[in-house]
Amino acid sequence: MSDQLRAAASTPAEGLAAPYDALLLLSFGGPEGPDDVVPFLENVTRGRGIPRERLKEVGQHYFGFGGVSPINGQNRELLDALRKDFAEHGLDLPVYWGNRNWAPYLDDVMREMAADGRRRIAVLATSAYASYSGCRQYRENLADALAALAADGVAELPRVDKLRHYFNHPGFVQPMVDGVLAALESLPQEVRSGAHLAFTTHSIPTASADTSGPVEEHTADGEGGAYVKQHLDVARVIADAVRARTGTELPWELVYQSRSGAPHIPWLEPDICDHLESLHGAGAPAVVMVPIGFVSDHMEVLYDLDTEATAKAAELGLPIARSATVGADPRFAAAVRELVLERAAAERGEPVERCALGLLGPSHDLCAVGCCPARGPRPAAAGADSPYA
Ligand SMILES: CC1=C(CCC(=O)O)c2cc3nc(cc4[nH]c(cc5[nH]c(cc1n2)c(C)c5CCC(=O)O)c(CCC(=O)O)c4C)C(CCC(=O)O)=C3C
Ligand SMILES: [Fe+2]
Repeated sequence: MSDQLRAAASTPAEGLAAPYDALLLLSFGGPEGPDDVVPFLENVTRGRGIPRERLKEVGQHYFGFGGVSPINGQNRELLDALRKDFAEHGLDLPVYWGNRNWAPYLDDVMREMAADGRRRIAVLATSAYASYSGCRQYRENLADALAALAADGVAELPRVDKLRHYFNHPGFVQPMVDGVLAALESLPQEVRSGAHLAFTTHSIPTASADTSGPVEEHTADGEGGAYVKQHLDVARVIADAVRARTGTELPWELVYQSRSGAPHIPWLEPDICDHLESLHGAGAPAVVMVPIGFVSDHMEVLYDLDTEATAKAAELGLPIARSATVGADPRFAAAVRELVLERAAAERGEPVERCALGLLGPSHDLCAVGCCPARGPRPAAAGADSPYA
């Protein structure tokens, strides 16, 4: 953190976050009981062409956990951590929470924020990387919520600004480094120094990976665009930090999980389970799965890694551990405060220093036209192509 930010952050001063008068935590949402599962999945997959068989299967993942996704509880913990961090640093900024796919719904929380007189809202999405699902789709959700407010007759709509991608922010990366060290410790001593690190993230269609991020970062032929580049950068930073702490250089790869599309459509590969098989075949003594693509230990982590991939490793007789996601780590809460203060200063026209690890540097504040395009044109807020101010 820069001295300038450190000073600002430790001085209880009014208007520190100006022009912002609220922070919105924007997330995916998840079911909170068996009756929620099917309607939740209908919300997620509306108009997305996910095969019925896949939906039935994913429903079973949720039913296996009593129909409850941990994601909402994890967001409540993050809200508590943010409020605590803000209070401790004299940052008087109310924090709201809304989801794309389950209550509390984004539309409802936007109504509440408008009724509370919030005019300028900073938005933190629980997705750290560039992609359609992780960025533009949230911007479309914001545009829909603003349209709903307009339809309600709200004359002056609040302005929403999405905070930059934080995949390379030290407050996101450092807790993951600690998580990998802890996971390594949990492996039998004799296999530790030869363990492979399998960094995992959500598979997405290669077509959408190739067009992730700003237009100038788009790629062809399945190279994966900004989405893959950003994950590779974080993986390298974590692997380097682990080497610095353990004195051992562990082999690592970026692999994918949670693929859901029809089989004839190419998605990013290899899948973690196939990867475990090939590592085992090549004689790897152990594996640590590092879910860098996710912000909390939600269903993708609990089912796809802790249940499915862990069972695959057991079948192979391959020692395996899974490292923790950041969740409500106080360092992540502090990072969110820094991101708000940084963007607030930038919006006020003041010079700012932006924290970032790795080679890519801090991500953009405002998504440019053509960033992470959707399949069809839909209005998206908080970007250069926003129809809203
Ligand atoms: C990149 C990405 C992230 C990471 C960034 C971020 O966090 O945003 C993410 C997170 C999540 N994905 C989640 C759940 C689901 N995702 C699905 C489907 C899809 N995800 C996709 C991508 C991503 N998804 C895509 C391209 C699809 C295909 C359909 C479409 O194009 O939209 C489906 C449908 C069934 C299926 O799995 O096929 C479900 C149920 C949950 C909640 C977990 C819980 O409940 O604890 C979370 C956090
Ligand atoms: Fe997903």
